[in-house]
Amino acid sequence: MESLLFPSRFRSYVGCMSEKEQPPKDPSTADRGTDPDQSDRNGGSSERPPHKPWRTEGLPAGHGDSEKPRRPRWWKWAAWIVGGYLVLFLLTTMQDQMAGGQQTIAYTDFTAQVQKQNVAEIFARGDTIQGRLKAAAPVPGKTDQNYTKFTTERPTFANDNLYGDLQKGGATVRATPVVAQRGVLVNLLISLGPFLLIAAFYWWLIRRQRASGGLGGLGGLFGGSGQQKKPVDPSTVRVTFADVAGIDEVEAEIEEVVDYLKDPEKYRRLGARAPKGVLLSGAPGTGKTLLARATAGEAGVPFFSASASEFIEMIVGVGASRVRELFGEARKVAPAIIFIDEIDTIGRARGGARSVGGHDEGEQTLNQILTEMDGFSGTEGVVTLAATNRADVLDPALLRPGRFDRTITVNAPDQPGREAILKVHARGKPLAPDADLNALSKSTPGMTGADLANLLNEAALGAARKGESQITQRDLTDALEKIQLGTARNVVMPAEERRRTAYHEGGHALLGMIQKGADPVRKVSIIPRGRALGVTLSTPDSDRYGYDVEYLRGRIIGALGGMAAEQEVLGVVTTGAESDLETATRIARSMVGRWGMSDAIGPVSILPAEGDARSAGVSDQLLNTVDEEIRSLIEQCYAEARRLLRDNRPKLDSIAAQLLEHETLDEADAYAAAGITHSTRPDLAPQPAPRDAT
Ligand SMILES: Nc1ncnc2c1ncn2[C@@H]1O[C@H](COP(=O)(O)OP(=O)(O)OP(=O)(O)O)[C@@H](O)[C@H]1O
Ligand SMILES: [Zn+2]
Repeated sequence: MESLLFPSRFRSYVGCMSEKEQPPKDPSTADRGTDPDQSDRNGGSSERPPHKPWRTEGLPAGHGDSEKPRRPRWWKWAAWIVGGYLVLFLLTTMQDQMAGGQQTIAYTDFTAQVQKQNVAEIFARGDTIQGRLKAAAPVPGKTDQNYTKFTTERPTFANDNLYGDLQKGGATVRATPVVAQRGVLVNLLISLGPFLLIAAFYWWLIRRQRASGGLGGLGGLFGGSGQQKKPVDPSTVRVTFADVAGIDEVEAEIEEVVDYLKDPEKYRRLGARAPKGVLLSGAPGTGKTLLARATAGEAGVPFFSASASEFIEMIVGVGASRVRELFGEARKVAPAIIFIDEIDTIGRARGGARSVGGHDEGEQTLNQILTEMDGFSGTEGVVTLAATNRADVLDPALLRPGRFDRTITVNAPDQPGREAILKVHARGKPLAPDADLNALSKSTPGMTGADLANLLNEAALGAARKGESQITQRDLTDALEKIQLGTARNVVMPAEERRRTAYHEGGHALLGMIQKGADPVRKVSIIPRGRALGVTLSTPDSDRYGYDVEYLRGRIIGALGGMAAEQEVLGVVTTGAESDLETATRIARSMVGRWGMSDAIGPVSILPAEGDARSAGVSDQLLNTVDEEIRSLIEQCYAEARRLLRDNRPKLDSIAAQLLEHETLDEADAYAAAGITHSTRPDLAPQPAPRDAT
């Protein structure tokens, strides 16, 4: 009963109370930016010319882009153009300045100089007169400054005999500028500048278009082109099955592909139809990308990877042309692997809800992929791997024989698998002797490979911050807490608020402890984290694969425990129960509408995993019954939660008191506070005791 509503996320229950309640960051969606493998994961180590949405690695030396002459990056051109324009601008202003230095004077000052016969030459146009003196004269009003060049305006009513006076003084009189203005060439350049800019831009666009064999240039322009990376030595980026742990059964399935790629000739001789496409399906972070790279690494063939969404651009047709190109390149170096991530973004069944990116463009891109795959004779040695975490929404056309006819499901690892993955990622990290990866693997049910990689990295970061030389068990548990509960926030809560939070979390915790079969409470805290005011963490002892009615009801009761405790103790309900109610409702909905756990509805699936039940043909009447059933189930659970808390009020008070004193209680402290004998897990307990949850 691997449910979609609670995929692996069902692993842990975090009850909490918050202003605008939000569950702490899910580990699997937690920031993976710190993962040292990340750069590697997204092809950071591989070559990526600007117009190509895919990455390649493991290409034979001298192949492909590395041998093409490097094209200067677009910004180089932009820099040249802008720089050139700047120089021109500077030159002309300098010239203007040299031509300048003219003193503006009054007309009477000018006529005084004319009378003194001190004017050497003038240039007049209209009433504006510019000119030069024979000998420098003091600037009127400023005796310490002199001028020779001047400009002035002649009043229209001036009835003097200016021309005669000037001639008397021997001045040259012109009607053209005294000083040469900007050169013709410069003027020309300035007026042409904007056109030159535009022309250069077009030229650059056309070059890019030609280079990418289509509209790719334009697409790249809007899509923001990637940086050109240096081609890397394939041997340094190689990932092999040794780097993939905990999913051995999947490795075995993909072994066949590796064998084929190693020696396609063997298959060709026997006339066998080679595998063309393999679909890897699984939750985010389960290692699909890693597996695809490892397959290429094991077979020693070039690896092309792209994300389906990267094919989609604003311009229709770009996606298809890029797909053509990608397959073309791969064929050139076959045997090779093409890996397309997030295939569901373009491969959704027609008619279903489609993501942004547009119908036409997605469809065209998908069709092109299918055409390329069909086009292979099957002996060309190019195997396409695709990854998705929504195999259920894929277009069946994709899964037809000759296309992605093999689906490999990659699940979150089980406990031994988690231990193996932890070991892989602990390579190169000095672990203290007390660091126990086995114990850690047991307290991380549901975590994916990416979560575990992140966990170890967090622990290493924590150790480094503390200046330790080794990663201790403490670092590991701290990192786990940080990932599971969120980072503590440094705020001072009012006393009343703290008390309410203590009862709220105490309610979650107590109900988790006293209900038979419930997941043990691992941690209770009233330290605000993220937007939550407190958290209660419960995780199962071992991996769970299916859930019975009793367990699910218990989860609803536990989720409502915070609200019930507030109501019992303080007589009011606050907004802090929002996400608790969401959790409870979600479980109840699935129980009634999808898992056939309601007598009134019976064993039928009514609520689709995605989309509207009504459009799936469910009658309004039946939906009403479902709603009633959900409501009654939740009401029963809430009543039960209140009853349990009322009956165990001293235990609740004691947990709340301990929380107020210590703020965070771990598993042993929490059970001790409630006075409940509880065996901690044998792997963590110093003195093993029989497991007893009540
Ligand atoms: N089985 C595993 N063994 C070792 N490391 C793993 C494993 N699974 C995941 N990881 C780690 O998690 C990282 C992310 O995994 P990967 O990108 O392959 O997941 P994915 O399933 O492709 O996720 P998504 O669906 O988000 O693309 C890997 O780079 C690796 O460090
Ligand atoms: Zn809560």
